[in-house]
Amino acid sequence: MVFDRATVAYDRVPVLENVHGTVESGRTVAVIGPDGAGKSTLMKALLGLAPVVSGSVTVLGCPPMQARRRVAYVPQVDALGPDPRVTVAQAVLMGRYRSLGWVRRPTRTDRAIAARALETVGLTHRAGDRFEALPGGQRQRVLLARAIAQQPYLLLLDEPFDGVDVLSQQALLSALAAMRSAGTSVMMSTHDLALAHLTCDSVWLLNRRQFGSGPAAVTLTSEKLRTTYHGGSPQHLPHHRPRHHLSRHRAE
Ligand SMILES: Nc1ncnc2c1ncn2[C@@H]1O[C@H](COP(=O)(O)OP(=O)(O)OP(=O)(O)O)[C@@H](O)[C@H]1O
Repeated sequence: MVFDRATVAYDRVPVLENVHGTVESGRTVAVIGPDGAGKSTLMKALLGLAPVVSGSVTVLGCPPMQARRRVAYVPQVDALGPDPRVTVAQAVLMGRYRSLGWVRRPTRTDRAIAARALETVGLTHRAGDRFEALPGGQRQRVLLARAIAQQPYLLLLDEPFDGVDVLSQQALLSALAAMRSAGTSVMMSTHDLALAHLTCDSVWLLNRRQFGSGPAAVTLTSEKLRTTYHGGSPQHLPHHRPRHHLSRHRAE
């Protein structure tokens, strides 16, 4: 995935300016910035849902719209997910729908891929339960399994660890490590600096433009964070509101 001096604008008003950076196969980038910084817009640009008005964004060497089948998005757990009445197994199988198209029925192979994805997040035993009956951390794992079943080259995660219990955090971390080993690139937005240090190869500091990018150890400095947050710090910001707009956009 490559951002080449990309500017993204809604109704010709720039929301992100001059974003530059590359995420190689199997690498993970954390996107850190305050509420309204444009983190979701960055992901929308990668899904082909936000207009890039200058520069370019390419995914797997193509414009994002052409690569959409190979990009999976995991919304925040409290954002719109699968219909809560569906079972966990059905929710994960939805990850196969893009490759199936709307007319084909899932094959045995699709079901096996979905079952493996559920196993990767450690929730095989909950396959028959209703999605809505699961606690938040497990719902987040199901959403990740749905994305894994899509077999993406690029995985986008919106605050994946927000409000998630430690066991689910551990399951998510090991599932993400497995995906990275298989060559999937990962971009996650997060307010969690420790997580970014632990799990990401690089960090992009974002607030309408980029205030830094590179390995966490040299990018997450007090000075750069202060500049990005205009004098605040992530820990002192009011808790960010849940976001629904990306999921809403996809549901349209
Ligand atoms: N569809 C849209 N049309 C016009 N403006 C938008 C649209 N979506 C987002 N914006 C604006 O773009 C800016 C960046 O929003 P974005 O949601 O990308 O930020 P964010 O960093 O994800 O913030 P948050 O964590 O609060 O969701 C905000 O000012 C927002 O109001």
